[in-house]
Amino acid sequence: MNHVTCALTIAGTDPSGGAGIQADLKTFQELKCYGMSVITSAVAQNTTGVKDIHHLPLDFLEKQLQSISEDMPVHALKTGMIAQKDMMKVIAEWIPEINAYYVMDPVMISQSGDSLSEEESREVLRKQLLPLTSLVTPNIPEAEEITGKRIETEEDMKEAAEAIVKNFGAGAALVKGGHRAGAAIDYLFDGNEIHAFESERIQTENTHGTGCTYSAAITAYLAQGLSLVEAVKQAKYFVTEAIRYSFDLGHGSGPTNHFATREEVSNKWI
Ligand SMILES: Nc1ncnc2c1ncn2[C@@H]1O[C@H](COP(=O)(O)OP(=O)(O)OP(=O)(O)O)[C@@H](O)[C@H]1O
Ligand SMILES: Cc1ncc(COP(=O)(O)O)c(N)n1
Repeated sequence: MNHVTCALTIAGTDPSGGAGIQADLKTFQELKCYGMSVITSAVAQNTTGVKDIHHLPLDFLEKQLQSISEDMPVHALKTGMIAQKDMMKVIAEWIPEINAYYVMDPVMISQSGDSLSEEESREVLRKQLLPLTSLVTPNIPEAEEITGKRIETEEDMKEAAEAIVKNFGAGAALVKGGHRAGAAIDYLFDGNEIHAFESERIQTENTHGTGCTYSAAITAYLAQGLSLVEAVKQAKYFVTEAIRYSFDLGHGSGPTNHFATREEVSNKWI
């Protein structure tokens, strides 16, 4: 019997294909996982911003989740945009049903500055979802929102990663430095120690969906059995190349290139 590695994303949509479910499925496919998706909200958005959001009804969210658990194996899953607290509660009740790694990208505000989660959902995220995670991947504003503390220095990033694990029960925390100046450094606290993952900062506006792509790549690598540190290391390489060879598409912040680590493709595009 051939073994297929299965990864699931629970997130919102991006019709322009750069972020959300679409970015996650492209990443899973590129990293040779069988990709599955459960949609929380349909988002009318593109590279310039969010136009409208349609939240799917709760009972329909439950039916999608049930469709997966009654029929399909899941080796690892990620969540992205979960806008409402009741959606979080449904997902938090479902996750323990399946025995899989869980990577949470705590999406709050899009790069274009539009809100993708309701204020009142934050408490449920902290109390019910975080303790279920194998890993949570906040950017700096999201880590500030979770911990309630300002992050200015690299020391602050490390402290936030540690606090998210020790005070909020996450399995591990990766605080991403995409929003800072200088080298793009992310800090992982795995419950024991801090690990740094660094790349040069690439001069581009085309970073729509970088967080989605990064967390989906970590999920795919965990599903394939890599250790947490190795999964983050490989995913950091994947997202860095996806930014380096990003597409100049649309009138705003263009999408990352999910083919970029294929040698023949990156050579062709640049
Ligand atoms: N210009 C850049 N050059 C190199 N790496 C970058 C750049 N911008 C972001 N990164 C890296 O991309 C990954 C995603 O980080 P970021 O902090 O941008 O996440 P995010 O804000 O959640 O993403 P999103 O844009 O999807 O909201 C991190 O590894 C970060 O260091
Ligand atoms: C459905 C969905 N999920 C996540 C993001 C965050 O991505 P970005 O911050 O790059 O806009 C997004 N724009 N849309």
